[in-house]
Amino acid sequence: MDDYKFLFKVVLVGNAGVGKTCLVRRFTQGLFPPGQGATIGVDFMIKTVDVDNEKVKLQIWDTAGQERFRSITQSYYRSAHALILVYDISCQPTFDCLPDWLREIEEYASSKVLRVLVGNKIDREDREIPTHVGEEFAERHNMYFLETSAKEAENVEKLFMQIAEDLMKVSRFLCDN
Ligand SMILES: Nc1nc2c(ncn2[C@@H]2O[C@H](COP(=O)(O)OP(=O)(O)OP(=O)(O)O)[C@@H](O)[C@H]2O)c(=O)[nH]1
Repeated sequence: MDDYKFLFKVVLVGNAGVGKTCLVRRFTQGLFPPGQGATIGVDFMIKTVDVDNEKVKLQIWDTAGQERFRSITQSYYRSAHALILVYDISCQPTFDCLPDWLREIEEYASSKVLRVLVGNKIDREDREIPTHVGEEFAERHNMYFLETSAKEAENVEKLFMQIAEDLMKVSRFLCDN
């Protein structure tokens, strides 16, 4: 029997190559896959975590960043409880596309969705987007912000656990009111 108290759907979006699949695999399998290929359409993984002694099941949907899959990936936004919008801190174009991603989110996702901005690949030395620039963008758009490295496992656990905790708080609030 599936033993969990809460089930939340978390969807990752963002340009191709920013590290969405690597973030998911780091969190769900504890590894950094060598030679990770591009995602085709949508992939999904599950991990159950403990928050305040309750089991929270996270259904994590990893979408393809490539433009040609956009119509498939959009259909996954609607049921998301949380959306993680990822860019690569060493690749300016992935940051410049964020407004386009936000427009998609506004069009296809629920207005209540928890939105998180993630700057990935902080292990790289060729950073192009300073932390404060990411932070300011997130603040302006009412999003949580975190910088991560899927490669070095930095802030990856924290990212998903924070989401699980926040979604649980919101559901408890809705149940109690
Ligand atoms: N240095 C570094 N490289 C990373 C990190 N995360 C991912 N990569 C590399 O970035 C490339 C793309 O990673 P993916 O996880 O496939 O990216 P994606 O966003 O899922 O790409 P699509 O599936 O095409 O949308 C791979 O070569 C990874 O090894 C990281 O934290 N640090």
